[in-house]
Amino acid sequence: MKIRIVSGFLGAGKTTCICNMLERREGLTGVLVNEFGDIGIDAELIQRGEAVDMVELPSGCICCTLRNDLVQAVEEIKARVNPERLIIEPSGLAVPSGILEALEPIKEKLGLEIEAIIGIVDADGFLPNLESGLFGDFYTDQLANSDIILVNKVDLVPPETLQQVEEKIREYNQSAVILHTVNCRAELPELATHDGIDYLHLHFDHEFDSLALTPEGSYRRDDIEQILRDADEGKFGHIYRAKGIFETAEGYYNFDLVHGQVNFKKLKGGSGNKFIFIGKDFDKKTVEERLAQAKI
Ligand SMILES: Nc1nc2c(ncn2[C@@H]2O[C@H](COP(=O)(O)OP(=O)(O)OP(=O)(O)O)[C@@H](O)[C@H]2O)c(=O)[nH]1
Repeated sequence: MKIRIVSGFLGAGKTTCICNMLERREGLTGVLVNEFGDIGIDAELIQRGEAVDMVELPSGCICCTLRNDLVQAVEEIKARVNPERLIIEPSGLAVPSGILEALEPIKEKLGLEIEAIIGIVDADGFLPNLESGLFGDFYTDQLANSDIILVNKVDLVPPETLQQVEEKIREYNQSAVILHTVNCRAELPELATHDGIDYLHLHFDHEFDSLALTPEGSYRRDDIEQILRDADEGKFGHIYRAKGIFETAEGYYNFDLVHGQVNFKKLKGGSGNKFIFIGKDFDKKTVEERLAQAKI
């Protein structure tokens, strides 16, 4: 069973990347998602219309506290489905080295082949996030351990920024194949497989705060958009990422807030509202109140 790890900071494009890979139908594929917050937004978006075997791990971090859950989930997928390939999407706050270390003891027994570690960088948010110093070591680990780095969202930045991003990446990883992408669309190169490498593993402060809600009801899309704009402007404190699925009078929408970009996508259907806000020291009560006011 080949293992492909798709890593990247919050909102870089991991879910988008996996949806693209599944569209290509490269044989029977399993997907293992570990999301920040326990409400399964990524799983719902990935699963939409695709016949994949999907396992969600609970909130927490598979590179640290959930290592046993990760091993159990991989063993279960192997025994139950034995797909050709298993794609693992760690949360945007996990590091690939922890996952590799966790899989090491079962690698031989289960015949796991680490096919590639793909790191996704948000070309727009990368330099400001790095300069903020708030997330430094996540990036270091994710970049240093990637075989392929997708510099994604190149549509949002000028060529000079792209060059600066690439130079910065090279400070952490001299050998990875770097590809520039929009919506993570790329022809991935074949790579030599990993074998007994010593992985760099740094330890981080995972103390990010999150608010996950699954309220009932139907919402005004414009009001949700205003809440996201206010979140981006810091009106509720530090919110780095928000995403969700919500119902309106016109049906279900998926929304994303990443680094000043607010996106809405109309969905074919849905099974209830899901909101998640991720940040540090933010005013959850006010966010919750604003959401309640946005109901029809
Ligand atoms: N403009 C632009 N937007 C993109 C691109 N790739 C992805 N996005 C958008 O960025 C947002 C976040 O993408 P996701 O794929 O959900 O990111 P993620 O890494 O899975 O996010 P987390 O699970 O929160 O860590 C979505 O609204 C995407 O549509 C791109 O190349 N250009």
